[in-house]
Amino acid sequence: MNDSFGARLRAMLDDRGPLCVGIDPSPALLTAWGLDDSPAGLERFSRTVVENVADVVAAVKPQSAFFERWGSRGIAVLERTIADLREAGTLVLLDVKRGDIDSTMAAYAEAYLDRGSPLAADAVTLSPYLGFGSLEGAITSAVANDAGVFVLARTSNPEAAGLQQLVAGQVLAGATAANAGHSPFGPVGLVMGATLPELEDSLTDLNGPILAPGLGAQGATPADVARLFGPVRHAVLPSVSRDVLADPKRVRSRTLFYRDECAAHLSGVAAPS
Ligand SMILES: O=c1ccn([C@@H]2O[C@H](COP(=O)(O)O)[C@@H](O)[C@H]2O)c(=O)[nH]1
Repeated sequence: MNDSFGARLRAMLDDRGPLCVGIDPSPALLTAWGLDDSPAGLERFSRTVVENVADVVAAVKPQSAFFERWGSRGIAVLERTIADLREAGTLVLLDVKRGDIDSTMAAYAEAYLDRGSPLAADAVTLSPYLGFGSLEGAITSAVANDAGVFVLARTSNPEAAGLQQLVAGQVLAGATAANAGHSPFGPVGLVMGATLPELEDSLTDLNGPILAPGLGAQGATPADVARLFGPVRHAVLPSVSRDVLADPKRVRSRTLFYRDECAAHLSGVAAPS
């Protein structure tokens, strides 16, 4: 029997430390790297990130949108990037933010969670906007494939607050119920921005991982992550993209900086700032 996603993520967090690096080949970053905004540019960019970070971080998060811009040629690069990351031995969190009615969710689950799919990831991001229950089939599929899902709860962008504050409690309740009885983590993580001023709900019963984007370009620091998540800091996976991707020559050093700072703050070794 294979290890569950929760067990693999726990092992990676303990072994490598708490950091996820994004692969976000935006037009601006491709230009900054001196690459063409083309599928070939995407491929060069993604390969460079994989080579520099895949052996030192717990997880890597390709942002699907930047690959989808190029249609089937971009998706082909995404498939190769996922394969390269898996081969390199890091966890792949595919940021696709999918959410739909149950029959359509089944197709998304087949695309992103079925072991045999060329786009299969260790975990994907899902949107609960059609109701937490609409994600049940995808969660079942994740468990069957030893994969996981991260459901948007309180995202890092400030304009989300008004809408998400109305429903985050339901998302937390659904995730907590789905994770009951699993160890060390259940299959359902939450996306909670590292930029949030405070947590509106206690996460101590979640029994699942927390993906926390927003480090760097969106203003959050490792100290903010530790302060925000306090009692559940052991379950947090902070994520950073643009700030480590700004200069191809510094991708590895910036990654190691963020990884070590997050580890120090989340373990309580670093002095709070
Ligand atoms: O709440 C969320 C959920 C996802 N994201 C995604 O993460 C990266 C962040 O990039 P940075 O360059 O580190 O700001 C990007 O792909 C977002 O789509 C998020 O920012 N917030």
